[in-house]
Amino acid sequence: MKYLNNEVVIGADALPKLLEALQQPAVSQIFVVVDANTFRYCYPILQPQLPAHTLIELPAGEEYKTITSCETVWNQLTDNSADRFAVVVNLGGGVITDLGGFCAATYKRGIRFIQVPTTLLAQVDASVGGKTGIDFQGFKNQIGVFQEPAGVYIDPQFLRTLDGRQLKSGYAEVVKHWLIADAGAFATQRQAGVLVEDWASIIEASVATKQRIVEADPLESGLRKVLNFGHTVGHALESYLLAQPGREILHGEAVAAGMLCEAWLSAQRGLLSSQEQESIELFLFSVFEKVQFVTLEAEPIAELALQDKKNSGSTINCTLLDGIGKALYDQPVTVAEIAESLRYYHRLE
Ligand SMILES: NC(=O)c1ccc[n+]([C@@H]2O[C@H](COP(=O)([O-])OP(=O)(O)OC[C@H]3O[C@@H](n4cnc5c(N)ncnc54)[C@H](O)[C@@H]3O)[C@@H](O)[C@H]2O)c1
Ligand SMILES: O=C(O)C(=O)C[C@@H](O)[C@H](O)[C@H](O)COP(=O)(O)O
Ligand SMILES: [Zn+2]
Repeated sequence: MKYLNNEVVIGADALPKLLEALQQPAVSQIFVVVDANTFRYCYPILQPQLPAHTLIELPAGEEYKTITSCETVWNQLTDNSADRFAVVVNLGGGVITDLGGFCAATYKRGIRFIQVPTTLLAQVDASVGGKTGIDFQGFKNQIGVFQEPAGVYIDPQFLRTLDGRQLKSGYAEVVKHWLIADAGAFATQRQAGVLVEDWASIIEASVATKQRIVEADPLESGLRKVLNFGHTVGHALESYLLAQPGREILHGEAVAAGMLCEAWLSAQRGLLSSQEQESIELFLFSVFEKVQFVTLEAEPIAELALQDKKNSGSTINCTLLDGIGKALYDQPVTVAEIAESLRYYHRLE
């Protein structure tokens, strides 16, 4: 029996389809996970139509993507006697979809969860593909499991309350999808900067790219690593700055900087022409501010890449671009090369 629908719905149909899925008799209880902002801005859109449910509210932000927040969720599930037919609905950005998905995937060895992403980043990337998890010891997504959601319901109307900085952060993952798999879209869109009129078609194209890659390699044994372009350096930078009070950075901002570093590494190996590298730089700098660090920090930031999940032993396996629109995974890079790429980034005007 199909327990829930295992569907990805994008657009005006998303919320009606979500409600249809939740009305199935096989659903024993519904838990809705929100953060403080999605409680304020997104829950009022959903709440009037939702069947009876228990609300679980967490504080907002990456610093709460922790085991302590998981305990809050697991405590609520346990205290409300959630059984294996309960469903967790994650209403939020990537922090909530990653964390809520992980809590559901591990509670009683796994109950179903549904993603209702409310940031651009979560709509184009985090809600799709089944990577769930939390940060640990300052390392990004260090603890987690692969588990596909029972459904993903993407309604771009949630983006109306998202601020410009968060929109740009999500846009970095859109650009990543173009750089690894869609040279045509990059060529067409790079003149326009951040588009605000038609998010639905941008989301559809991004989700289609990600789904195609995930279907070919759901557990990241090979091809899926292309989705990690920009993240070897990006996650190192994000982990480094998150550990420093007052030097907050968003995931997409770190990925944008990481893509510039990894484009430089690609060019150093003759995989990317200098014209292609320059077009990536011009485009990303038309959207993103430069991430601030001093050159002395390049080495300690680079060392954090030794914890990257794509590594084998002490070899850092990076995803590089083989021209715009094509990526090569498992390209060994050293800490010294990553540090050099960060120093290059630091010198860019
Ligand atoms: N699982 C994956 O494949 C995957 C992919 C990409 C990123 N991620 C993870 O996603 C996380 C980043 O996600 P994010 O950028 O969505 O961050 P986030 O979840 O922290 O959301 C960003 C901010 O926007 C607020 N917010 C959310 N929806 C809103 C809305 N509609 N209106 C107003 N405010 C709203 C949130 O409360 C938060 O303050 C990172 O932890 C990253 O590692 C996971
Ligand atoms: O879905 C994937 O695979 C990705 O790599 C998408 C990334 O944008 C995302 O940030 C992901 O959470 C990174 O995963 P990690 O395995 O490097 O922690
Ligand atoms: Zn990412």
